[in-house]
Formats: sequence, structure tokens, C-alpha cells
Amino acid sequence: MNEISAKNKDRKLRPIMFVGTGSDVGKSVIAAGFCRIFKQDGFSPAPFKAQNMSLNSYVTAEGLEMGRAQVVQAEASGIPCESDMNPVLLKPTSDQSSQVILNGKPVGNQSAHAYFMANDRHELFAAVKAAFDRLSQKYHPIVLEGAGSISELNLKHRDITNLRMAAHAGAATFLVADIDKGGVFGSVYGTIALLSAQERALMQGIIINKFRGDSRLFEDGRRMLEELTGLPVVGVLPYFRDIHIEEEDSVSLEKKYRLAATGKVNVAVILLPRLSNFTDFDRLESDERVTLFYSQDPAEIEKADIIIIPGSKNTTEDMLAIKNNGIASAILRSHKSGKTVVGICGGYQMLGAEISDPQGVEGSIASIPGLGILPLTTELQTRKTTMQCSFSFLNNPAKCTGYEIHMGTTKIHGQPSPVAVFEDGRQDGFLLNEKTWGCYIHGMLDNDHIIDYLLKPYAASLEKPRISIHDFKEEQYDKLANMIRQHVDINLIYNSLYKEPRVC
Ligand SMILES: NC(=O)CC[C@H](N)C(=O)O
Repeated sequence: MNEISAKNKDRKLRPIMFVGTGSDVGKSVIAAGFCRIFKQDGFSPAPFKAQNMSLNSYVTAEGLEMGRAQVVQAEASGIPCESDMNPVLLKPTSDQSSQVILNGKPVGNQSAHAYFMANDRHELFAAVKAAFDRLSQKYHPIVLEGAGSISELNLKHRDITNLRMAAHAGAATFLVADIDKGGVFGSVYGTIALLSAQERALMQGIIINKFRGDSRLFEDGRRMLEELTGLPVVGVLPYFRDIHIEEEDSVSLEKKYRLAATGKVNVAVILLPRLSNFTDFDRLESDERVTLFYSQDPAEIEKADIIIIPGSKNTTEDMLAIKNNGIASAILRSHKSGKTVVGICGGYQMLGAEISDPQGVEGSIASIPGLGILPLTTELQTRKTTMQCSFSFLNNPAKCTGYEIHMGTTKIHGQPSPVAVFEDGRQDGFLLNEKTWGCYIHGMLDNDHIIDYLLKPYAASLEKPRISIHDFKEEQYDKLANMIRQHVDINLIYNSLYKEPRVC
């Protein structure tokens, strides 16, 4: 623990917030790092982001849905996640429409226009503030994350995620800028210059992120930015590749591999247009035996040993998309030639004979034939299933964990052949043979023996990964915290958290 935190440990820390000059500047990872720093220093931090837009969600122990970035940050804080950490989650179902999750429950699909305009989102902001207030009764400091850029002038009066939230929280606010993107002086100076006096009063400093090379070379730049903005540059964080923290949105998915490689078990995850929960594959991706790539190229997909059809926010439209772009035929050919084809959630639904949506839950396609590999049909319902689950996989009695998030219910035609049996006796999924199966459970590939089962036909002689997923994540959070401590003036940050907020 550093001197300042040790001396003042009994005093309540005010909230801290990380906002950005734009999206994908690294706010979530920095927030996760600070959650771990505060935990290491003996405080009881908790994360908060008022609104996320993401197809990567998770389910709390209470069966409430929330964005995964705050789940990661809660893990870094060493506490269970709860929906108050992310009260609003927008899950885009198409370019025009999102499913709106409020306090963990879907409140319907709304067009972007209706959602953003209604009464300047007054009610939503009230709900968000209430969630924050509940959370701050239990934890301190609250580590808030903003969304995108804080200088979207036309959206400011409807903002519920950035500086209006910082003002409500009285948060010491730090601006994060990505130097790797270029234009860091313009974006930092411009962002600060466009703030109102009240907003400016919240700002405590600047963090330059993703710096490549020796940061001493940036000393002049740091001084210039301080002169231009009147704010201290509290840290210059390096661009890193050796710390693995789960990432929030599909911007990061774009950067992942697209090609098969030799000498490893090749796993292709179909890059569906509305792919959801791609974090399902993080553990598999980090397995030394595997090369995992995301692809929408039928020729590349056919090179894989194992094809996984992932979850989808819009199974019917994604089914149509893979029929039209040749991927469905590539999957069928691979299946026939004896390769592994596995489906998770939406992907499981696609492996069946038909997906129907009589009530238009996902869109305008009332019904569409699936791949016809598994003897099952799915109907999308208006009621959403969201729950964490414990289950056993096939005949292995070991307890596995995962979670379900879906609107569809699936009927098996003929003899059941479940993949998973839940603690309450319920069954899920269908196993046609060792190389052909599917089920609803997200996170199932975080269970090592299921990964081993998947890889067994291809990887018997290859070395296994050694460290458990829990220990691996803990190690990564500690590495992240240590890296931040090395490059940020942590005393200055603590000082700003002991100061009373300036009245805005
Ligand atoms: N997470 C998913 O893959 C969801 C699948 C499908 N869209 C459903 O809601 O049932």
C-alpha cells in the first residue's frame, strides 16, 4: 500500500471516473486496473458504467443481465457483479434498433430515435442515478467509466453516461486519450476546450494511453499538454500485449485473427453479423494447443478442424446471412467430411431444422430453415431466459458453470441426447456424436474439461494449459495494476480522491 492510501485508509474515497476523447481509447481496461489497485490497497471498490452498448452480456446471480465490462471490473475488485453496476444495456438487434435492458431486465426493443429522444431521457437518467446511489452505499471508491467521447456537443443534454453522471457522482474525473490513434494533442486540447466551466471543474487530469516505446521521449509532449489544458498528465501508459484482459466490444474483435495456422488445432468461430458473447471463446483462444480465428470466409472456415457457431442477437437474420454468403454450405460440407461442428445458443438454434419468430421478437423473418444437422426446432418467445447455471457435461460428474441469455425455446424431436444436465435435473442441448453438438450455455468453454472434450479428436498428444482460468485472471489483474502503478502518479490520484468535489 502506498503512503497516502495507508495514512487515510479509514476515510471515504470519492468516486473516480475515466472518460474518453473517443471510443476504444482503453477506458474499461484502465478502470479494471484501478479497481484492482484500490482492492490491493485495502479499499472496497466497485465499478459503474451507466450505459453500455454491447452484445457481450452476463447474468448476475439474481438472473439479471448486464454488460461484461463491469463484470470484469467487479472481478478485478474482488466482488460479485450486480446489475446496479451497469443499469442500462443496449443490445443492438439491427442497425436501427436495440433491445433495452434496464436494471437487468429487457424493457423492449426501441428504435434508436425513440430511445434517445424521449423526454431527453429524463426517466432513464433518474433510474441510473438511483442505481449509482445504491451502489455507493455499499462500496468506495466507485470507479466509473464513461462512454465514447465526452465532446459530442449535440448529445450532451441527453447524456446519462459521461459528465452529467460525473457531476451527480462528484467524481474526480480523468480524461483518457489514445496516442496510438494519432492526433493526441488535438483530441485532448479540443476535448478540454469544449467543456463548460462546470464540466471543466470535474477534470483532475489526463492519462495518455497506448504509448509505444520509451515514454521519456514524451516528456516535452506531456509538458505541452499540461500548458495547453492546465491539467496534469498523471500518466503515460504503454501499449501492451502481454496482459490479457477481456475486452468489451466488437471493435476489438475486428483486430483478431482471420486465418488458419499450421501445427495447432484450428478453431473457426463464425463471424456472424450479430455475433453475441464472443467472450465465450477467450479461454479456448488462450489455449496453447489452439489457433482460434473469427471468419466469414467460407474457404478459410473449411480449413478449420473445429467450427463453432456462436451466439447471435438475431438468429433468424444471421441464419439468412450465412445462407446467402456461402458459410452455411461450408459448415454442411465440413460436417459431412467429419469435422467438428458445435453451436452455442444462437448457433445451437441454427444447427436445428427451423427457427421461427411468430411474434417478431427479432425482426421480420417469421420462420427460416436451419442447417438441419440436429433434430430440433426453436421458437423465439417474448419472455427472456437469463440465469446463471451449474451443470454436468455428458457423463462427467464434475460441476461446470455457465449462464443462459436467450428468448428462444428449443424442442427436441425424437430421443433426447442432452449435452448438459443442470443441478435441478433440467437438461439442455443435443449431442449427435462427439464431433457434433450444441447447447444454450454461454461460458461453457471456460470449463477446462469441456475444452479437452472438444479438442480430444485433434489434440491428444499436444501439451495442456496449466493454470486455472481463475488463477489466470487474477494474475492478469495484478499485472495490470502493477503496470499502471509504474506509469501513473498514484499519489496524485489518491490526493484527488481525498479532496472534496468542487460544487458544480
Ligand atoms: N445469446 C444468444 O445467442 C441468443 C440467441 C437468440 N437470439 C435468442 O434470443 O434466443
